[in-house]
Amino acid sequence: MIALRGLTKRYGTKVAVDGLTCDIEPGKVTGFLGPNGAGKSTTMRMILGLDRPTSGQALVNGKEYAHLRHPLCEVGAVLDAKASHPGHSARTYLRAMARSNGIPTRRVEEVLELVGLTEVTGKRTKSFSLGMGQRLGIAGALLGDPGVLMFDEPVNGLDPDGVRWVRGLMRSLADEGRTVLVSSHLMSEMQETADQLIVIGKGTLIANAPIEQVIAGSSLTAVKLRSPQADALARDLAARGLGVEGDGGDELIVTGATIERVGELAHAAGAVLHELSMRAASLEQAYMELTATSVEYATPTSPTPDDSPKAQV
Ligand SMILES: Nc1ncnc2c1ncn2[C@@H]1O[C@H](COP(=O)(O)OP(=O)(O)OP(=O)(O)O)[C@@H](O)[C@H]1O
Repeated sequence: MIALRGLTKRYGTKVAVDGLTCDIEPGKVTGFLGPNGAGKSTTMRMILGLDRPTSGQALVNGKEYAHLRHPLCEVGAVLDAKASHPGHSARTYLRAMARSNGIPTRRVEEVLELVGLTEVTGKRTKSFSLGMGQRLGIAGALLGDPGVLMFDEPVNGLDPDGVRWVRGLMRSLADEGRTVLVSSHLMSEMQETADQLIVIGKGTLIANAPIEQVIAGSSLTAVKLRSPQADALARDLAARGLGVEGDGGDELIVTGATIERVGELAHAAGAVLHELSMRAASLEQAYMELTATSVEYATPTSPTPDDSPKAQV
């Protein structure tokens, strides 16, 4: 479990992280999203004690990183895939890491097998491909068998096989009850992998919700229904603040509520339904709306706040 409490980081006049408060819970893959410069890496660095908060706290299992007795056994992270010492082999690199953290060296062989590097354990890491480097970084993160794991852009530069492997690994780590925090700019990948999303922009929290809820909050996500009482139902749903568009016949397109909620409201209104179906936005569309006002360097094609109303999450 990771708990951020009013976490703030200033660099001079620049506020990189601005009062972040949220919990990152075990048993889930939590996607950590935000435009370039939003403060994701700074947040992860503070969780790992690599940067000091200006104010607030980043807690791992209730403690600041500096107060963890055996940090590697509580939290593992891959922030930079190329961080391993180029002069070492995979085995000597991990053995040194294990020794300095009081972890039995037999665990090195276990994690090398887990990440599929057994064949190349003796090779110098400077000859490693990007994918092998990512796997070695992940092996290091898993060395202490920690309950909390953080990955910054873990599939960056990986081939499709590597991407699938990382995706499966994240899922199994979460299914084992671990806390898994993953930052990525790849929305299609996040849509495949994440259960929960934390979206930040300019250092502040924009959304913290299950992925389905983030998508349901997009103005492009709609519920289609057909009902013989479409007119009366349209008035009822509109009176509850939902967006409703009719075709003049029996069809309505409803925005601003989940399909379950629309079904419940139709039932409460006593309307007969002949169809109730979902038109889901993509995560990318939902994300673009959420962060439209938080992008530091917007391209001309980015949606503006005027043409894309902020999604309700
Ligand atoms: N050491 C530093 N000194 C000054 N400013 C910094 C420093 N580290 C980060 N920043 C600034 O803080 C802000 C947040 O940066 P950070 O790297 O955390 O964002 P990010 O969300 O990880 O971005 P990206 O997606 O591009 O990796 C940026 O404006 C960045 O320029």
